[in-house]
Amino acid sequence: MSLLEVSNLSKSFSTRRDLLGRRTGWTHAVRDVSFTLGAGECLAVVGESGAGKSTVGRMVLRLIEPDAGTVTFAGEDVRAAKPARLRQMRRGMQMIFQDPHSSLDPRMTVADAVAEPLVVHTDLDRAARRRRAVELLDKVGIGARYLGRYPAELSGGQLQRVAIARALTLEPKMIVCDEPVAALDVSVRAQVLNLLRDLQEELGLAYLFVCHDLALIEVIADRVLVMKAGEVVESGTTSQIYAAPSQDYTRALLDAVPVPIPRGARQA
Ligand SMILES: Nc1ncnc2c1ncn2[C@@H]1O[C@H](COP(=O)(O)OP(=O)(O)OP(=O)(O)O)[C@@H](O)[C@H]1O
Repeated sequence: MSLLEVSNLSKSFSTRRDLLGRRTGWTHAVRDVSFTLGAGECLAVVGESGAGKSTVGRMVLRLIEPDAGTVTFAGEDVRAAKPARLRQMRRGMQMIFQDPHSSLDPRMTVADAVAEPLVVHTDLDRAARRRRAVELLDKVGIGARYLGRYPAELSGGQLQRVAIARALTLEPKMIVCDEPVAALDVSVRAQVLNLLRDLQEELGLAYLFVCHDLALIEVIADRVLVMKAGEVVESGTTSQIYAAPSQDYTRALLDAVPVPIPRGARQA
């Protein structure tokens, strides 16, 4: 049994309403998507903008309610879970969003943001919560001098590290990473990606890694799911997909990966 099993997941959004407010237009954002994710594994979900990648990631955690399909996490039916049980299950499955500026509360210090999940989910006292926050911030490379700072005082890369520390607070088995480096300066993307990879190895985390940039996938993903217009059009190991993509669509995505220009070479 895999850690995460997703079967025939579908979701439509209403896009238009008539003058009486009745829904008249629909987007099939996700159609019949199935996959598995093993413990400690990284599965990348790739595809062009609007392919349905983020909707899949959010449905796995039930941040968006699916219209149809099943999601099983650690053997338990996520869609059937009542609110209290779902909150408990979310200890094991966390999410990192694209923009850390909007995922962290601007009024909360870095230390409090990381410790907050412990307030909700454990009976640790304030001192123990603080110790855990310090330990986690150290793990993601944020030094003690940032503990009392507010999000507005940190760079995008530092903030994403804080968001990662917060996601780790409750010792999850899986993290849905939704374009975790896309909003960051190019110069810090590799550092944050390396951090995610190191944490994965050290903690045995599974990642569902939503990403539009195939250049990033090669360094972190074990397997790849290629989505187009809400459907899975191809899947395989990362090396298979890179070496011999079976779909023109995947080939086009790969062809769009920028090839680094060697230092000193002149651009045409
Ligand atoms: N809340 C919503 N209401 C209406 N339509 C939505 C909503 N969320 C997503 N969609 C639509 O569903 C489709 C899939 O969106 P989704 O964000 O999952 O794609 P994506 O592959 O993650 O793309 P991107 O990388 O641009 O975020 C798109 O057509 C999008 O416009």
